[in-house]
Order: sequence, then structure tokens, then C-alpha cells
Amino acid sequence: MATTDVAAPKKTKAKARYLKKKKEKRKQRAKVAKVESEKKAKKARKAEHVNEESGSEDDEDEEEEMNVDEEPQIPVVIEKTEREKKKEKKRKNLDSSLSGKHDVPGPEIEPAEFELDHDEEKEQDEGEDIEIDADQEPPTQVPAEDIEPELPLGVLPSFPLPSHPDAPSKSTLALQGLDKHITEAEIVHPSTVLPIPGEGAEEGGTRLSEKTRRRLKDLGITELFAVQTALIPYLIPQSKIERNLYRPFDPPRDVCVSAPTGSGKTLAYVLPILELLQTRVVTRLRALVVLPTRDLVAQVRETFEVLNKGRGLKIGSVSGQQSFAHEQSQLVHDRHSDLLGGSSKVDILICTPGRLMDHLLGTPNFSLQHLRFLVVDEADRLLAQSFQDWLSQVLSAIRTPKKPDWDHDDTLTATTDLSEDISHPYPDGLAPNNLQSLSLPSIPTFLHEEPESSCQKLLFSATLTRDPGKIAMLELRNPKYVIVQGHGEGEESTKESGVLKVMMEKFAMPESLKEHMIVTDSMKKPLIMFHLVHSHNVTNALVFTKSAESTTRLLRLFEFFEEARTATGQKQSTSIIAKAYSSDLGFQERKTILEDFKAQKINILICSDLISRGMDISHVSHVVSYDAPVDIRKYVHRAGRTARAGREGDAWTLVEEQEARYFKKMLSDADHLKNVKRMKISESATEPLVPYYESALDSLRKAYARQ
Ligand SMILES: Nc1ncnc2c1ncn2[C@@H]1O[C@H](COP(=O)(O)OP(=O)(O)OP(=O)(O)O)[C@@H](O)[C@H]1O
Repeated sequence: MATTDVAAPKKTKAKARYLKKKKEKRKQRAKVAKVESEKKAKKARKAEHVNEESGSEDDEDEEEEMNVDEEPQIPVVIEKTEREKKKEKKRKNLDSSLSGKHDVPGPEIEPAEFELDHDEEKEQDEGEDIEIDADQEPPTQVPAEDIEPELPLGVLPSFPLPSHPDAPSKSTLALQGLDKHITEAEIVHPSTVLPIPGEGAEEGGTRLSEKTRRRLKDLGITELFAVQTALIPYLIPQSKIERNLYRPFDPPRDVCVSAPTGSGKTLAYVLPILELLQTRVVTRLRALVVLPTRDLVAQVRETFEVLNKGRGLKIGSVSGQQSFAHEQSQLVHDRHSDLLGGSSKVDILICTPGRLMDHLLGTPNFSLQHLRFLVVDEADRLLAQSFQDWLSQVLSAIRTPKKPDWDHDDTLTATTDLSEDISHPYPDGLAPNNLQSLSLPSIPTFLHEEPESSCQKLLFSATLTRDPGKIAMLELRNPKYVIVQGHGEGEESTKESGVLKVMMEKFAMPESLKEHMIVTDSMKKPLIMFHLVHSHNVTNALVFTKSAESTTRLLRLFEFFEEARTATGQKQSTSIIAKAYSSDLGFQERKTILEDFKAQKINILICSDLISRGMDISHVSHVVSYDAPVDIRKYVHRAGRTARAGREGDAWTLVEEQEARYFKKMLSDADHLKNVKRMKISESATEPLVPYYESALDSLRKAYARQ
């Protein structure tokens, strides 16, 4: 008994409280004061009796005992109905079998023994109750409805069996253990804009110089978009001191940005880089922009060049598009002597991670030690690529060189021979980052702080990674998160909900995008696509397939279809010009095709996912996912090739019947299913095109048979 009492103190307390309440009610029902006094008298007599037997008992225990042993005992037993007796017996058995606490066999129970047990318990609990507020609610583990009020006295109430607590919701889990910087993210509504004041006016909060504002106006840009409103003034500090390129003892915070496709992320980093670097005196490599594909490198370089006009900063790119030796000659002045701090022909370098690694390891005097900005665009994609461990190599190359070891004679003995590794040339002693590291110990200084690299990392994506491991790899310094995120009707817009959406991969899409899915038989997919193109007069579209090979096959079928259609049936209608765009083509060929598409000499680009990320072709009115994307990130980036910069756009996805369930689940997990409407195409709608389609299939079969 003793051990069980110790093992279950809470249970005992709850029971005691229940019994106490019951007793209070009973007291209130006492109508006659006379009966009360009689009871007290009897109690006193009983107290004497008990004290003689077992030492001191308090008043309440005595009262309880009296109720059972003395006068009321017999009437209570008599008044019990058959049902109550059965219930009592059942309960005793249940209690004893569940907890073993009341080890009393049901039928042979001795009332006296039972009362004694009960009183012992009560005695203990009354003592505890002194510290507890009498009005206190019963403990949650014993809900009031579980206690049956008609239980006879002396019968312990049953307690609910232990049960599993409810599993935490997905949203609770997504927010658990999040870095505090993420929970403190700045949430910006996509409709936020900041007008750019014209020439002669104040900068109007944009922090942009007059030169830049003039250039933007020439390009037709009159206001900053949401992501730019949040980022440009933040990255261009107001005070002159803070605009210093290097602040080794007060380095800038890193920034992570999640904003929808086509929302203007590129200008959000291009403009601050150009503004801050224009004060530089000598050319050093100060900004490095890393992108996942050559096509994107070419696109971003163009944006830099357009905005750099009249500023004189030198911009370069390396992506393997030219020979390695040629790229080397574009990057550094001198590849043959060891130069302090390396040498650079460019202020800004735009590159792919693979080629960057080649130069870091193979181009003498190519150094990242003057880097002020490291931009990782399409960050989630780049972090998924290992490419010779590019990220850790880059991070180690931008770190402030370690203080050399000084021996007791004040002679310099560097711990490592820095000249050994061509990728890390001798540190430039004059670079503000390094001044402290090269100071002689004999010069007294009160500064004990180690200088830090002033390199600011800027990460961008429409589908920012939520993987804490990947984020940790970046070694971010006090990162500021900016999330451009709207909210649906009836949804509350709080910081928490914005963060939650990104963490649960509920990515924001452009508000001007209309999305549809068409569930179809796989055999009819080409016919459906041709029908969509013709019935909606689509003349500027990207059609995504799952591979370079499917791209070629679909293009050939489409060309045969157009041939058949224009040759026989609809003589008046002009043929739609389509071209393939995939990794099967060389870079120059792709470049020419892209230029023709931008010039609208080509109507439809049938492409692989090579251009599903980042490519900015403003006039794309439709995106067709001919093969349904298999993950939500791919869906977001493909669809995001249209409806850019606030323009209207349609995204259609053809879903084969057997894929429909998976596709819908993918959208539903991203809380996006409601945004994608179902489009039904009847047989009669496609019927007029069937003869051309059949003829095209026949031609394709023959063409493949010839090969
Ligand atoms: N403030 C602005 N006013 C007008 N047009 C703008 C503005 N900012 C950017 N744009 C235009 O919006 C288009 C999309 O910009 P950008 O390519 O930077 O989008 P993004 O957010 O990087 O998209 P993605 O995630 O797909 O790479 C570009 O054509 C760009 O010129």
C-alpha cells in the first residue's frame, strides 16, 4: 500500500478534492442547526475514542468516520439500491485491477478496513490541501464529466485511461526550432510600391543616386516593386560612413529573400551593388554573382551592363561558354607573378559555380579576398548542387586571412605558406579587412576584436529552401529575412503566417497568374496541346516537356501537324512557328533561338526545364506544362515564366489520368490546389483537328522509321 500511495500522488489529491466537494454539499443540505450540534457532540466523543486508539486525528477525519461508523452508517447501507451496489462492486474491482492501489477483493470487502484505507488517504490529502486554493479547478487529467456524481460514499471514482496526446499539427512542427532570424522576417505585401522621384528631386526613400534614377527612367522603370522597396534602401545605407565598402568591425548583415517569380529580384541586388561600388578607386573583384545556368549568367550580365552605363565599373562573366584560357585573360592582369592581394580586371563577376571553381583552383592571382557582395541567385537550386563543394571553397576564399604567428623575436613566421595555394594569393595588407591581421604585436592596441570579412551574402529565390542544414552551410551572419507574400481572402496576414508559408513550402505565385489543369488520356495529350494553342490563338508560349528528347519529338510532331493543317484544311491560317530549346543545342544556337523568340520571330518554344528558372522573357503569355512537373518547385518556376512584372499570364498543365492524383496532392500539400482550376475539353472541340493530328502521327512514324 505504501509504495502505491507514493507512486500515484496526483490521483489521490484529485480524489480527495472530489470527496471534499461532496462533503461540502452535504453540509449545505443540513437543515437543522440542532442536528449539527448533535453531530459535533458525537464527533467529540468519537475523537476521544480515536485518540485513544491511534493518536491525533483532525476534525474532518473524525466527521468522515462518524458518517460511516456511527449513526448514518446503517441507513446509508440500507438506502443503497441494488443498482448502486452493483456499480460500487464493479468500480472497486476495476480500480483494483487497473492500479492495484486499492488491493481489496470486491465481494469480501470489510467495511471497517475499507474505511481505514480511505481515511488514511484522506488524512494525507487534507494535509496537502492546506496549500491549495479551495476554488482551484480540478486537475485536467480528471475531467468533471468523468466523475459520476451518484457514486456512493467511500467508492473511489475511476480515472480515464492514459491516452496518446494529440500529435502536433504540421504548422506547429514547421515553426518549431526555427532560427530566430526567420521568425523575425520582414513580410512585404506584393502590392507595395515606392515611386522613384525624377531628376532634381530628393531620392524619396529609395536611396538611389540621381544617375541611377535617370537611367531607370530611360528604361521605363518609374517605381520600385515590393522586393526592391524592402531591399534597396536597406542595402544602401544612408550615412556616408556606413557606405564605406569595408567595415571589418561592423560588418553588414546577410540577407535571404523569398519573393515570387517575376517580382524583380534581379534589380533588388543589381542596383545596390552598382550604387555602392561606384565609389571604388581601383578595380578589385568586389561582387560575385553565382547562378545555376549559363543562360542565366548571360541574362544577368546584360542587366548589369544596361544599368552600369556611364558608371565605368568593369563587369565580367565566366560560365564555360568560352575557352578557359580566354576567360582567364578576361579575369586577371597577371598570371605569372605572385601579387599581393591578387589581381583583377573586373569589379563584378557573374558565374556558374562549376566554372568559378575552375578559376578559383586554376587561375593564379584570381582572388576573392576583396569581395564585398556574394549573391547566390536561385539559392535553393545552387545549394542542392555540390560542384566540387563550391560553397565551402568560396566561403574559405572570402574569409579574412588568419593572423600570422609571431615568434618571440618578433619575426614573422606564418603558420601556413600562403603562396603554396594559388587559389589564395598573399593577403593584401592594405585591404581594410586585413589591416589588423598584419599589425605587429609591438604596436600597442586596445582593440581585441578580430576583424571580420565585410562580404555580405545575398540569397534569392522564389522557392527559398527551408532546410536548416543547407542554410547552416552558408555561415550566414545575423541574417535578415525578407519574404514577399500576399494572403488569400479571409486569411489573416501575420508575420507568423508569412513565415509559416515559406517554411511549409507554400510558395507565393504572381497575383496576375491564372492557372488551369487539363486531365487527359496520355494518347490525346498532343492533340489537346495543339487544340489549346489554336483555340486560344497562342502566339507567345513556352511548352515544357520532361526531357530534351521529348522536346525534339514533340517539336517534330507539331511541325508535321502544322504542315498538314496549313496544306489541306485551313489554307488562310498562318502556320505557327515552333522551335526546340534544350541542352541538346549548343550555347550559341540557344542564344540565337532565344533572341528570335524575344523578337517574336518564333511563336512557341518547346523546351526542357533548362529555362524553367529565372529566364525573363516579358511577352510570354502562356506556359504549357506538356509533361506535368513532379515537384512543386518546378511547377512554381515553370508557371512563373509568364505573368511577370504584374502582367497577365496563363499556366496550363496537362495531366495524364494516372498522374492526376499525385499532381493534385502535390498542389494540395502546397495549399495551392484551389488556385488551379480544372479545364475540360470536349471531344467535339478537338474533332476538327483529328485528321491533321493523325496525318502528323503518320509522318512522325515514317520519319523515325527512316532513321
Ligand atoms: N520596378 C520595376 N518596374 C518595372 N519592371 C520591373 C521592375 N523591376 C523589375 N522589372 C522587370 O520585371 C521582370 C522580372 O524581373 P526579374 O527577372 O528580376 O524577376 P525575378 O524575381 O528574378 O524572377 P525569377 O524568380 O523568375 O527569376 C524583368 O523584366 C524586369 O525588367
